[in-house]
Amino acid sequence: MPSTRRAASTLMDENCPILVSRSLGSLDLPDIWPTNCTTHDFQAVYKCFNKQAAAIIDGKSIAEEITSRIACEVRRMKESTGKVPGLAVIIVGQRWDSQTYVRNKIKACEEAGIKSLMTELAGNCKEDEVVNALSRFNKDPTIHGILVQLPLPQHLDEERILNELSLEKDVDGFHPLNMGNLAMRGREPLFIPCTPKGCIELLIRSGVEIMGKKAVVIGRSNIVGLPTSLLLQRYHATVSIVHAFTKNPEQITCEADIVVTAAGVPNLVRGNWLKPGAIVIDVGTNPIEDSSCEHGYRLIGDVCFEEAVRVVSAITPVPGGVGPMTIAMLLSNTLDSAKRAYDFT
Ligand SMILES: NC(=O)C1=CN([C@@H]2O[C@H](COP(=O)(O)OP(=O)(O)OC[C@H]3O[C@@H](n4cnc5c(N)ncnc54)[C@H](OP(=O)(O)O)[C@@H]3O)[C@@H](O)[C@H]2O)C=CC1
Ligand SMILES: Nc1nc(=O)c2c([nH]1)NC[C@@H]1CN(c3ccc(C(=O)N[C@@H](CCC(=O)O)C(=O)O)cc3)C=[N+]21
Repeated sequence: MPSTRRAASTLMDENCPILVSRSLGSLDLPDIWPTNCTTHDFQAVYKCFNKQAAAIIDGKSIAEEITSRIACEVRRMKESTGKVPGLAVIIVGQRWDSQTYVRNKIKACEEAGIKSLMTELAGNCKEDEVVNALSRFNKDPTIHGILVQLPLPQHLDEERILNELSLEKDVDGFHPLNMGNLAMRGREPLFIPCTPKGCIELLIRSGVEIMGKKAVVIGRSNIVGLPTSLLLQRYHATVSIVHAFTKNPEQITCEADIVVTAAGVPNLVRGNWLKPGAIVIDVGTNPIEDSSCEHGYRLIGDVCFEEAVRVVSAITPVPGGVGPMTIAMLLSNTLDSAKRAYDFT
C-alpha cells in the first residue's frame, strides 16, 4: 500500500478550499502540505481492485467532488454579485474526439452553473473568422474564460490565433506569457494549464509527496508534457523528460517514483518500465478499435494497465482518471477568472 494512504486518510474539514494544490505564489518555499486538506472521502480517492497490488486513483469521483464545490462557489457568487462565470469555446471542424471533449466541457459548465457559449466554425474557415470570434469573446464582459479547442486544422496558424487570446481569459494557460511565468522562478502565471493542474491535484489528493521525488514525464507537448514538467519542478520534484528521440526510455522511467505519461501511444509503458511502488498518472487517451463497444472503439492510456497494476502502488485508469480532472480544472480556472474580474473573494 502506498505511503500515500496514510496522508490521504487524514480527514479534511468542511472548510477545505476547492483545490488542495496551493497557489503557486509560495512555491519557491519548501512545501508543507496542509494536513487537513486532503479528500474528505477516502473512498473517493482509491478504488481498490481485488488481488491487485496497486490502488486505482479515481479521477472521476474526485472531479465530481471538485465540480460540486465549484457549483457551491458559483451559487455564492451569484447571490452576492448577481453574476456567474462564463466560458466560451471555439471549435473548428468536425473531429469526433474534439466534438466529444467540447460536449463534455459544456455539460460540466451546466452542472456547475457556469454560463457557456460555443462558436462552431467550418473546418475550411479562414483564420480571420477564428480571430474575429476570439476578439468578440475577448470584449464580452460576461465571458471570463476562452478555450480554442486544439488541434486546429493544418491551414490555420495556431500560434497567431492563441496570441490573440486575452491573457486574463486564457483559462487553458496556453498563452506564451502564462507558460513563461509558469517556467520562471518567482513568477506566477494567471492560469495553470488544466491537464497538468489536474495531475498535480490527483497526486496531492492521493497523499503523494512530490518534493524530492524523482519524476519522469513522457511527452513534451505545449499542452501537457512541458507544463507538467514545469509544474512538477515547482513542487520540487527532480524531473526527467522522455520524448520520441529519447534513447532507452525504459531505463530512465524505471528509476522514477512518479511517472506521468502523455505520449499518445497505446501501451507504450510496460510493466518492466516501472519501479515497484511507483505512482503512475496516465494522461494518454487513445482510441483503439473494439467491435464489442458501443461506438466500435474504446479508450486506453499510454500505460499497459494490466501489467502496471502488478508493479506500482497507485495508478490512474483511462477512462476515469485524468480526463475528468482536466474538465474540473477548466471550471476551476474559469471560476478564478470570474472572481478576479468581479473582485469577489
Ligand atoms: N486526459 C486528458 O485530459 C488529456 C489527454 N491527452 C492525451 O495525451 C496524449 C498526449 O497528448 P499531446 O501532448 O497533446 O500529444 P502530442 O502528440 O502533442 O505530444 C506527444 C508527445 O509525446 C512524445 N512521444 C511520442 N511518441 C513517443 C514515444 N514512442 N516515446 C516517447 N515519447 C513519445 C512526443 O515526442 P516529440 O516531442 O519528440 O515528438 C511528444 O512530445 C494523447 O493521447 C492525448 O489524447 C491530451 C490532453 C488532455
Ligand atoms: N484547448 C484545448 N484544451 C484542452 O484541454 C484540450 C484540447 N484543446 N484538445 C484536446 C485535449 C484532450 N482533452 C481531454 C479532455 C477531457 C477528456 C476526458 O474527459 N476523457 C474522459 C473520457 C471521454 C470519452 O469518453 O470520450 C476520461 O478519460 O474519462 C479527455 C481529453 C483536452 N484537451
